[in-house]
Amino acid sequence: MKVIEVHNFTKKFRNLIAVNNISLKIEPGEIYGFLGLNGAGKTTTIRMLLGMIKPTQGTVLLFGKDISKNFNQWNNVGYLVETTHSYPNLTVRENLEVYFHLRKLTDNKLIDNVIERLKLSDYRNTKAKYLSLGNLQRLGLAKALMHEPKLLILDEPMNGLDPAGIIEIRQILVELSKRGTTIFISSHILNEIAKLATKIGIIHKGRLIKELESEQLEQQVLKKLIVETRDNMKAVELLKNNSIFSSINDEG
Ligand SMILES: Nc1ncnc2c1ncn2[C@@H]1O[C@H](COP(=O)(O)OP(=O)(O)OP(=O)(O)O)[C@@H](O)[C@H]1O
Repeated sequence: MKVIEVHNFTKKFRNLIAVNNISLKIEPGEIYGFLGLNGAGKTTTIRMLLGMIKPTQGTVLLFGKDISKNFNQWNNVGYLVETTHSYPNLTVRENLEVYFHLRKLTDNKLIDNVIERLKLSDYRNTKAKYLSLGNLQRLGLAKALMHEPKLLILDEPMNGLDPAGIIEIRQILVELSKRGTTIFISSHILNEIAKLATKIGIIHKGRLIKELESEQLEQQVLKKLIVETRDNMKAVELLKNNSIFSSINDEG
């Protein structure tokens, strides 16, 4: 059984086709990197996967079940979509308590565990409105992870994190994946995804233009270095003589 299965997924906003006939199959335990430029259609796809907006065409199956038909497995799903929403006047812990009750969770340890895991202990009693962007993002991730869901859907979760934070979150996600969690993660930064994903889907102007296993990625990426020199013509000549392909781009 696939964890996520989507056939001919399309979303139109008036004249704009934001998502164009995408099909996806995500296996259990996979970390699927959904890569695309700003405006490619990542968030729209994720919103449809979570039932937040209706596709113009296509159905979503999570754990083999159609989410539009009495779907009762949302407690197996954790998500973070775009900017984190939190109650600004509540502390980090209180925000997580609200979520704990909304999810009808019972094991009180889950809150403290996730606070520790996401290194939010120092901010436990800080109101959300005073958190830095990075820590706000951690709070969003804490909500997504707290109930240890089988499927995590994360829209650009590294946004706002510093390099050390990115590494920490990556480690947490890899660890979760090793324990069997399936992760669907979007990003517009190839490097971020390449270090994490087991499979990558590239979305461009609403279309899924390529899917790659992570091992294939290294061979597929065209490595380029853009340099500016005092004499570009001479540099091209010199590189050519040393069997390195080079050309002068549009900006000279
Ligand atoms: N509610 C909406 N109404 C009209 N157009 C929308 C709506 N939501 C998204 N779009 C458009 O759909 C396209 C895809 O947007 P989407 O937010 O899915 O892209 P994205 O890949 O997530 O980009 P980003 O990384 O910037 O968030 C964009 O052109 C966007 O302007």
